[in-house]
Amino acid sequence: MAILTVEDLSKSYGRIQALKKVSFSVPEGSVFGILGPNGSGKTTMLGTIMDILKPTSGTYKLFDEAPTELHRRRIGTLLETPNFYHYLSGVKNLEIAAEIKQHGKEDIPRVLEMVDLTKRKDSKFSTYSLGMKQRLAIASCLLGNPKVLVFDEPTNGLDPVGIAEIRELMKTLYREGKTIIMASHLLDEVEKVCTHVAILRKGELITSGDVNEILSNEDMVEVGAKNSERLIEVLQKMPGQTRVTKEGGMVKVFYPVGTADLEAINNFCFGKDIILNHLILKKKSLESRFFELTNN
Ligand SMILES: Nc1ncnc2c1ncn2[C@@H]1O[C@H](COP(=O)(O)OP(=O)(O)OP(=O)(O)O)[C@@H](O)[C@H]1O
Repeated sequence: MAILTVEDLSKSYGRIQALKKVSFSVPEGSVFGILGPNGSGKTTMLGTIMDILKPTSGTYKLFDEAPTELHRRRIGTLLETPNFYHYLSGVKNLEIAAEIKQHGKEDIPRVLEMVDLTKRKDSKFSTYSLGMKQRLAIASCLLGNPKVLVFDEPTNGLDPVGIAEIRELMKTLYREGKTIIMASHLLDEVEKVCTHVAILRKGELITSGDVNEILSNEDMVEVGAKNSERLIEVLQKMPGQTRVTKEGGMVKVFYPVGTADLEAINNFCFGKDIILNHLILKKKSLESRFFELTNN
């Protein structure tokens, strides 16, 4: 099941086009990073799927269905810093949050434990470090134990220790089987935590998919022919390739970065009586685009 499927989503603020026909899909159980520099449209994307903003055109689905409030109630969101009461304790703030979200208070000890704030639960919010404040905000998202979590820049403004704490928390949530959709402008964060990524730049989707494929330093070529079993057999004999895989009906062949040669692949297959009907180099351009992106 896809948790979120975005199809040709566009959003304009007057003359500013914040999203331009963006499409991608978030698999269940993934940590999905929406990566891009400031102003690339990440917050707009999250705001749209949580129904805070209306798309100009395009559609999206939640849990493979047309989105409703019931679907959104199954998602814990942290889109902006929540308004906690500074003079109240962490636990009291969570009690208020639980009441607003119409969840019972019985879940509070569990979420406090998850974010490692049990010991400090009775301290005033005003005495919390920035990292603790952020963890309390995440605890509030975890109330009711939603299967899906949506975070906008969860480590923004935190010091390295705070960042590492949030990172560990994400990994724990992932191991528990949650799907996490997270906006970030930090490549490092996405590489360390995310299983999947969609890269945005100036509202356009540059690429999306498995993080290892996108960020690895291999060239990956998608190849297709009528008889894919025979195609795999032949490609495995081709000198220079490092591995051949088949995922989602698509045959992929990998080469050390910068060495994939489409013409050579075509010739090699043709020499073995295979006519290719699909031949696309994916990795090289992704790498250079990614370089451009992170340099901006
Ligand atoms: N309410 C608004 N009115 C007009 N323009 C807006 C509004 N919100 C966002 N924008 C513009 O839309 C574009 C995308 O902004 P958005 O906040 O979605 O990007 P972002 O990737 O989340 O950036 P940041 O990391 O800085 O929050 C930017 O050019 C921004 O200036």
